[in-house]
Amino acid sequence: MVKIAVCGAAGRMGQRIIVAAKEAGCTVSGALERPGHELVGQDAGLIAGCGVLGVNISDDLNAVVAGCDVLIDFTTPKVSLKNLEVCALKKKSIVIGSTGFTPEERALAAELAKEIPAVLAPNMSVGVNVCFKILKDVAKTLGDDFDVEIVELHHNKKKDAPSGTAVRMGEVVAEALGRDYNQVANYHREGICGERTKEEIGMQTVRGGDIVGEHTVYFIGMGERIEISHRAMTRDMFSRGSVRAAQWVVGKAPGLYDMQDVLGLK
Ligand SMILES: NC(=O)C1=CN([C@@H]2O[C@H](COP(=O)(O)OP(=O)(O)OC[C@H]3O[C@@H](n4cnc5c(N)ncnc54)[C@H](O)[C@@H]3O)[C@@H](O)[C@H]2O)C=CC1
Ligand SMILES: O=C(O)C1=N[C@H](C(=O)O)C[C@H](O)C1
Repeated sequence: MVKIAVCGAAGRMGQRIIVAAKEAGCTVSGALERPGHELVGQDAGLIAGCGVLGVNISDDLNAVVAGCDVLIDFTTPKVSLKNLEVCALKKKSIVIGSTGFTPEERALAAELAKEIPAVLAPNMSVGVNVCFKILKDVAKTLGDDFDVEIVELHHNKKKDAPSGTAVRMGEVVAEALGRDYNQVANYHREGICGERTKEEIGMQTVRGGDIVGEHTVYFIGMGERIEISHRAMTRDMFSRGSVRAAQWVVGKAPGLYDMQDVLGLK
């Protein structure tokens, strides 16, 4: 039975991952929080609302990683990179769900993952990963005649923008159209900013209340429009997806994988 440790254990995702791991019959071997967090020392299962687990939330990264087969990490890019480094040293697998990585941080993650199998994915839900696949086909089929705009909505506690999922959607579409995402992404329009270019991919961010996560990619033509939308109603498909990724990644060859690999969608 795979031994899973969870980093960010007291967070919105961390708590749901502990529940999902228990429901999937995995052993939760460890739960990590940042040093100084008020819940360090508390039972991780009680905090997650799934009963006593017998695993206390710890702030000892080295000890928790040593005791697991795979670390599931939903924190921030900087914390995730540190965790990846420690997992690489100890030859443990890792699943990273954190978003907001810069291109340089992603390159560093790929470098560190030469030592161990690692899954890094901005969205662990089956639905969003199927959308990635569909988007590629739609963009290729429509070609350059349709303007592409992406809108994402999330809760008011989200720290990064645009969402990792929205960025990946933009990357998928840009690649399918033979464009460089970093050149064509337009995150900001204000004032007399001029007409829209044909190549640009507009990106709009909405934050409010308790929205779990919603993404729409618009392909806008003359007299017609295609909208591909995904709406998350709970965090449970993200947490179940991360546990599925953890079970999949243990024993794989070293390298950086994503959720499309886990789901066999490539
Ligand atoms: N890939 C996916 O499917 C999904 C990704 N996310 C991403 O996951 C990340 C976390 O999201 P939430 O759970 O909503 O945030 P959150 O803020 O509720 O949880 C993050 C937790 O990490 C903890 N943390 C911070 N530094 C730490 C350290 N050094 N060691 C251990 N723990 C530390 C925080 O104390 C906090 O409890 C975000 O980047 C978010 O965008 C969220 C949902 C789905
Ligand atoms: O922070 C969140 O909540 C979410 N973040 C991910 C992202 O940035 O794409 C995935 C999901 O939409 C929820």
